[in-house]
Amino acid sequence: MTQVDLYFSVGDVLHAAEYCSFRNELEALHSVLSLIDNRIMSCENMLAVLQVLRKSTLDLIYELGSKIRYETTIFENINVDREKRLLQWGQSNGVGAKLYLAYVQGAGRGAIAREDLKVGDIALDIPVSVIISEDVVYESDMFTILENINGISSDTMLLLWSMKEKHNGDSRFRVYFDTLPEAFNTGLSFGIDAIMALDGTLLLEEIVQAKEHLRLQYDALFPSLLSDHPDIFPPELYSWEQFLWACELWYSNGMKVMFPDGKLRTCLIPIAGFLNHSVCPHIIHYGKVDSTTKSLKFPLSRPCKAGEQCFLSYGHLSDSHLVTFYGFLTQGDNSNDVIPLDIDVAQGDSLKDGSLMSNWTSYMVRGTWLSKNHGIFHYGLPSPLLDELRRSRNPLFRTITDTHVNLEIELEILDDLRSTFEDMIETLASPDDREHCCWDVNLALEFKDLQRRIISSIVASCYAGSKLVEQELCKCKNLGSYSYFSNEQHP
Ligand SMILES: C[S@@+](CC[C@H](N)C(=O)[O-])C[C@H]1O[C@@H](n2cnc3c(N)ncnc32)[C@H](O)[C@@H]1O
Repeated sequence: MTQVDLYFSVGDVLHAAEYCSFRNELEALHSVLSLIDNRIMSCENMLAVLQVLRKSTLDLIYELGSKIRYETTIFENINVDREKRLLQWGQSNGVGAKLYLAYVQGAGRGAIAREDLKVGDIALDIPVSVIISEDVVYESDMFTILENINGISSDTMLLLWSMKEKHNGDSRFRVYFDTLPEAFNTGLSFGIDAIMALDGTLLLEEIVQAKEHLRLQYDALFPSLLSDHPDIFPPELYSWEQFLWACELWYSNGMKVMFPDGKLRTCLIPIAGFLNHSVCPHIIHYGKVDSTTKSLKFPLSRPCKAGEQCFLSYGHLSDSHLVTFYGFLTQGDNSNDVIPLDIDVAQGDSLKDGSLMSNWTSYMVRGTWLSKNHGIFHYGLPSPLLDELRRSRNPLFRTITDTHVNLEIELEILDDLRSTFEDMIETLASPDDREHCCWDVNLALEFKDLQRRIISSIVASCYAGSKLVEQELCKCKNLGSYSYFSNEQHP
């Protein structure tokens, strides 16, 4: 489980058995399957029991996958000659592929299963020899210059290498570079209108900061590299726009790979670079070179039918990260989409002027449709946040399960949260007419829609929660009390 999932599952013991993210569930079932497979390989007895367990685990994986069906529309009429050439080049260099490449709706190119693929089948097997890693820089003429630049990372060296190699007609990776798009269209390329459209979201700051960071990196290298070594760094290949193109290439296509020497390197992986991301992926375990075959394998963790698009998980990434560095929003519920909420929990100790000491603490909130528990005292909202708000009003409060709950306080908390989030919604207005907007403004507005959907769900849950508490309060008032033990009243 990720930190985010742990945070949101705190206090939701009753519903802990239900999974909160598809990927986590698949990962858990996959770990069970690996354990069983290891036992089957190592022990001779109990084989029949282990086989039954294995079958049950596979059934659960199939059942999980069968709940998900994202239809991929494949555009058969778009020319994929360059992609086919890359696949042929790969195969002649030892790549094993059970996938073919095609244009798919909404995501450029994607990888499609050639045949029905089962759990454990290797969709792609990529020899290290075709992987682009820092080694290519060491072999190049720019290395002797770059190695003398104080503090330069191998990732930055690779950026500079790829800017030049893209134009090298004799490159060993020519067919790969030929398949790369002229523009990546990530958040890093947002124009001013799209940035303005993000007003009211934290993504605006995220993109501006990321771009400023890259600009500083660029300015630290250029123009000095160009004037000192114009033969190695031809100025026409090293403009800011080309630098940004290379950054987008590496952010959106780079994968971290663990090599047999134990070193983690950022790599470009021809052919595997066509796998699109999903929150319900088929492939979750990849990224470690098999030291026996000297290749990187992409095994399936759930089945993929012939003709279906085969998805990878790029990681536990939020949609704001995906927009900034990849240029798209996920389909389906992304449990990594959280709204940070910093609250000032004033301490009991007061300062000299008599004011209370402030103590800002960060909490998170996400779409309440992801929560299974909308009952009283939970409301679909995260328990760590609710408990902190309860403690700030009643220092004796410990947890909801063993504490005397004050219903008036519950109402206050829900009211405060609702008004905080209602204020946020007001800053998220966006135009209805988007027909003539550019790709970047459209993406910015879609992101804003997502934020509004999350915040609206929180506001709705606060309203619904208040209703529940008011009903309870009415009952208690009739009994002559404003509070009660939550665990006694709600077994
Ligand atoms: C590693 S590449 C995958 C191949 C890519 N579709 C192409 O045509 O080259 C990553 C890029 O693919 C696109 N992409 C990946 N997953 C996507 C998804 N689920 N929906 C839309 N676009 C996606 C984004 O443009 C992203 O920057």
